[in-house]
Amino acid sequence: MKLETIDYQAPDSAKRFVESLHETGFGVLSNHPIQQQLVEKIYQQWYDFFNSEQKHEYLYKPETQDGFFPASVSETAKGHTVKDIKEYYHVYPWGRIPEQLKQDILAYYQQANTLAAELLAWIEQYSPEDVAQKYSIALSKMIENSQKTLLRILHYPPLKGDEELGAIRAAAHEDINLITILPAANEPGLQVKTKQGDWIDVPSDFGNLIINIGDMLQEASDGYFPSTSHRVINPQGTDKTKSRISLPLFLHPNPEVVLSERHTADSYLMERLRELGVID
Ligand SMILES: O=C(O)CCC(=O)C(=O)O
Ligand SMILES: [Fe+2]
Repeated sequence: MKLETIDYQAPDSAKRFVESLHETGFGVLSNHPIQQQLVEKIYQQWYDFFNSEQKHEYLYKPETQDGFFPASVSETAKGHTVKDIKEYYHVYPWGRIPEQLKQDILAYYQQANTLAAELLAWIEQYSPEDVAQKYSIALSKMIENSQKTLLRILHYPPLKGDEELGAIRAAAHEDINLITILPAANEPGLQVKTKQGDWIDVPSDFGNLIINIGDMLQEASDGYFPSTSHRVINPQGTDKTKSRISLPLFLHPNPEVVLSERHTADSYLMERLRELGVID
């Protein structure tokens, strides 16, 4: 299996992109409309924030899940026992955001959401008819004005050598949501699991945009689009001293959206969060 980078502006980009999502659960776009300058600015601003004491004033609220999640409470992926080596911040437009970071991060949230709606329309257009029939409403409609769509700013700190045995930056997992949009991080490490079971690097040239299928679209498409396992491995050599910042946007449907005969978006999310131990 190979992940090809697709030129967003090529005449056949939509078709090739959707083929890639069907084959691998991932699609990589170059030449896309997200402003790289904005992404770089956000990486720098949030790197400073994570290295400041201010982050502790924004400790996440368990009821609403917005704010700062320190490494000590960071996620343990489903089926794993060791915590990931990361800290992160959950941005929702209705949630708490440090004043000096608000403007740029909300501009990014907006831009990435607009692109997501277009990419969901591509996915719908190139879904086989029997698959498209299963969508209860247009895919792009599912996320319209959703309050659940989550922008996570991740900081993987430099490795100090005292990390728990077996811990990696992000253990193998699948995303819960419909699709995820992720600008290539400032450092490598993201890998995806192939159908054959081996791990390959996601082409993470700076400026690429990575899109992956989450469990909710796998559910809504009855498996046509696979929610593929991915992970972030630890850096080697001198890269160990470098932080890695990344910025996944998890597109979540409105809660009442019907995904399948079994699930609405809300019932699905609750089931998954219970499994993860995030809620009781
Ligand atoms: O940091 C990355 O590149 C990926 C992060 C990720 O997969 C996640 O937070 O779900
Ligand atoms: Fe993920």
